Amino acid sequence: MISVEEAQARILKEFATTPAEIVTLSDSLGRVLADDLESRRTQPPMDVSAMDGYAVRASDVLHVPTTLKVTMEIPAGSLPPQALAAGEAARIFTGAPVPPGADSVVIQEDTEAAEDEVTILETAKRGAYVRRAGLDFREGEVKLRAGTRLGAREIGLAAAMNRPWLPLRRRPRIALLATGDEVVMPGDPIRENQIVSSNVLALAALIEQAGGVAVNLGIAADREDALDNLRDRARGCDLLITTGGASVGKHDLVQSALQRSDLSLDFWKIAMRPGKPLMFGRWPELPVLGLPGNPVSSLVCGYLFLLPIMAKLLGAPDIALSEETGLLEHDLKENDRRQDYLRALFVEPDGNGPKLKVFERQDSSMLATLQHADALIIRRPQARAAKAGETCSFLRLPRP
Ligand SMILES: Nc1nc2c(c(=O)[nH]1)N[C@H]1C(S)=C(S)[C@@H](COP(=O)(O)OP(=O)(O)OC[C@H]3O[C@@H](n4cnc5c(N)ncnc54)[C@H](O)[C@@H]3O)O[C@H]1N2
Ligand code: MOO
Repeated sequence: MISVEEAQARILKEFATTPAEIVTLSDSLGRVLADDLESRRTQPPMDVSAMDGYAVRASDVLHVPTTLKVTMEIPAGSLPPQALAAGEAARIFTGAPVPPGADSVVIQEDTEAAEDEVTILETAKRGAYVRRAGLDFREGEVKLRAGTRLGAREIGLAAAMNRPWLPLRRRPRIALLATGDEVVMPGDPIRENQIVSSNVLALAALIEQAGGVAVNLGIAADREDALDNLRDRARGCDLLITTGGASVGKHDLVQSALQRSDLSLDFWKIAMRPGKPLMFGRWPELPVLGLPGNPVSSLVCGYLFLLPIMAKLLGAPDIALSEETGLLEHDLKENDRRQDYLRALFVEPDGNGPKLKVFERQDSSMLATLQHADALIIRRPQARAAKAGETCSFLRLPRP
């Protein structure tokens, strides 16, 4: 059995970033920039007021109270009609351009207005309440880098940079096929001896959250003809994922059917728990990742293998989970030759990182504990027994 790291490396070398496409900003949420994004605008484009008040020369208000002549009014969206001379003030509003000659703004609470005049009650430091041109960013500056995922902040920034269309990575299309006579979709008629398919819906959510498109190919029965038309239905996809039928049972026919129809197998079975019967190959060009049927195995393999594939397809490394260090709350026994991913809870924060408590039952059918878990503790193959208080590596499980 190959190691988790070798399996990851062998899988990833089969993928390259998807091509770029031009997309309107309002459809960009959750997607990934294909190129660095330069601003088309200087922000603010000129010196503007940060407050409602009066634009003045600081040198005119060194001694207060002092009365200045109000020679103009400048609302946001207008341009100053003239320059400000000594002894003058301009009525100004938040976001409006500061007239040439003025260097500071006094907020209106610190003034007393009269007709054509204003009495300034507080001194102003030079530059007070003036946002200088380019305070936020300048035209031509790269403020968002290729590989950035776009959320609310990024979309707001791109809009402020006056970029209504963005070069984005094409969303990876991932085909999903559940297998097994015993599985039915949630809500479908179900017999007592059947189970509800959770794997495909969970994996589809993982794919969509990472910025891909999940293409649901339904459930294949454990029959030799189950793969008829499958290749057509997966056309245009970057990857086909199957769940179930990965083990050695005589009803696990889908993998063997794939193997008989041009699948070139790269590997099958890895030194990992849960997830041992992971399979990877090409069919004949389409990469196929065969995940175990057990719901926890399937989703843990999604975190460990599918997310790095999505990261590579999208050129966005932060889509993959990265290892962190925490402390064990209790002893752990030595490990065998499979790399373990143990569902665990954060019990209390600690100066050196979180403290983790492992769930007693780690059965790979127990999806409720996976949902409840904060993290997966990684136990290396043949790891010696560990004591409470020792450090451990873990993957933080993403919350929506
Ligand atoms: N003799 C051996 N038996 C098993 C081995 C082994 O090495 N030797 N490996 C075990 C391990 S580890 C795993 S993991 C499972 C994987 O089995 P399969 O990938 O063949 O999956 P199935 O047999 O089809 O199903 C296993 C389990 O998962 C449930 N399942 C299947 N599909 C779904 C779905 N879409 N949603 C939710 N749950 C699903 C299925 O009902 C079974 O309970 O094999 C062990 N056996
Ligand atoms: O390795 Mo299996 O994935 O334990 O349940």
